[in-house]
Amino acid sequence: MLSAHTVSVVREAESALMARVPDGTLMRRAATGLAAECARLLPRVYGARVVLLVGGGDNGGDALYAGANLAARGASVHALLAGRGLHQDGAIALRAAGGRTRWFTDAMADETDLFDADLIVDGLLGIGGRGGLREPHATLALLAANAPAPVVAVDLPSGVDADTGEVSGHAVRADVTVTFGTHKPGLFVDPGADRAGRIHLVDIGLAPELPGPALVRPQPVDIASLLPVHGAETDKYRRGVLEIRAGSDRYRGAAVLCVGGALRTGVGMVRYGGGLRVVDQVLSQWPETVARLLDPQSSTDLSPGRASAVVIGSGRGTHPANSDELYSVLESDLPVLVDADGLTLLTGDGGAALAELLCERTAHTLLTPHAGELARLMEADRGDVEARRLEHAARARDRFGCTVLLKGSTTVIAHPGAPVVVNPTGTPLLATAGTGDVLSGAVGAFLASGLPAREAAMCGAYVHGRAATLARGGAPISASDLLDALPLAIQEAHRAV
Ligand SMILES: NC(=O)C1=CN([C@@H]2O[C@H](COP(=O)(O)OP(=O)(O)OC[C@H]3O[C@@H](n4cnc5c(N)ncnc54)[C@H](OP(=O)(O)O)[C@@H]3O)[C@@H](O)[C@H]2O)[C@@H](O)CC1
Ligand SMILES: [K+]
Repeated sequence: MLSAHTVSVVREAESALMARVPDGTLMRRAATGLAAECARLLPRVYGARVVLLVGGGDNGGDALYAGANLAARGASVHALLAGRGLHQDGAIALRAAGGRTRWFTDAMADETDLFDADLIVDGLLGIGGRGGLREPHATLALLAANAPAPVVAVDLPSGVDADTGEVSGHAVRADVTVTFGTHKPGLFVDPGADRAGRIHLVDIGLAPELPGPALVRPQPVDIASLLPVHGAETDKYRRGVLEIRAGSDRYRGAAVLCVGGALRTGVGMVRYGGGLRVVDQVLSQWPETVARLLDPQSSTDLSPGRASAVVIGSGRGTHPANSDELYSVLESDLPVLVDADGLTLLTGDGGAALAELLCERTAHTLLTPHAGELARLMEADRGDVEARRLEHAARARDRFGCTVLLKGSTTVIAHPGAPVVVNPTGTPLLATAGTGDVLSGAVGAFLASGLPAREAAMCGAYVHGRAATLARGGAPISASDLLDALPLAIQEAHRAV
């Protein structure tokens, strides 16, 4: 797992380490790692034109020392200084190595060396940045974005909030981010993740001082170690029986996609309950389903029966009878995934009783909202949820005491008492109707196989994202395309061991 720590934790670890090493050691280590990565990006260092964007803090200091390193190796290094302060020792080191410095003002926007540069190093702000970029930093970020050279961000792209990934206004768009000591959460979460490019971690000796991470990002090998492995002795019950209560006579597609998502993820058996028309459709598409007629509007026994897990909600409806069905499911001691209409029911009449039941559950329980659903659930603003995904997913986890998978540009999984998980396989290809139904089926299959909610969510989100990319080699997909690609994504993940 890649791990990330918040700014306050990094600062504490940094102070503890600084007390044990000579002054300037950490910055030297950081700058050496940064210069090495810059050198890798240049065809050759000698004669290369490097422009440093330098803010007033230590982030600018890192850039200046790395620039000095490159200048000493024959690069032509030019620092544009911005902000109120300057890392004096860094500037002296750069000049001593033959580099140049000059203060940038907006009026100089047309006469910078940015457009002729072979490499741009963004040392405007690091973990000391607060709020949207002020001037002239914002203008420099814009100029760097329009220049043809690759951009290397120092520690994180300036303008990205290190703890949340939030971007207000302009932010640097980096090709590579060279980060120090540990990853910062904002590098893993959109919109910040989208600005970071490839991330390179430089070891500055901080690890022994760091507590457990605030956030983790699983790697292929982590997923491979979690995926259920079925030996020769397995049977359909050991693979898991998933009860699906998604879709309705009105929304049959949700049922077909959810059932397909579960079957193609390798569940032992899907049991489906619904009205006549939806049952017909599910059976014609997936004849291996064990289906029965079950009309939440009239039936009295809505309990899930003999299954290993239940998925409920998508396209199911929001009538009071659907609320009764959700109540029966939540009353069971089975692992349950609640999606879409199921989440809406938590906010409507009778929602309080459902929420109370949810909070009392001891079996694995997973909510899978998108930003709009989470906003409704938590009475928040949708834009705010999208801008600060970690915070809102964690709030919902604390409110309901269960696992919350927040879907979207960066899918995040918040689970009580554990670091938040960020899924690394997200892709804009998934932003089409019905992909959420496939996801709930896939995660449900992992729950039914016996994985705990957090791990089931992690595996489900991972293979779902990979399936989107594999389905058509990166070309646009529809939700149905995911179904054929899911087995390939799972096979690929197994091979990462
Ligand atoms: N921690 C570690 O282990 C190590 C840390 N290291 C490095 O130190 C970096 C942290 O340095 P830091 O603390 O000096 O803060 P930094 O990021 O340079 O920003 C402060 C400057 O930004 C300014 N500013 C703020 N917001 C702004 C805005 N919106 N728009 C415009 N300006 C804004 C602020 O100005 P002020 O608001 O104070 O006027 C001040 O001048 C860290 O990211 C890493 O690179 C490594 O060298 C070694 C190991
Ligand atoms: K930076």
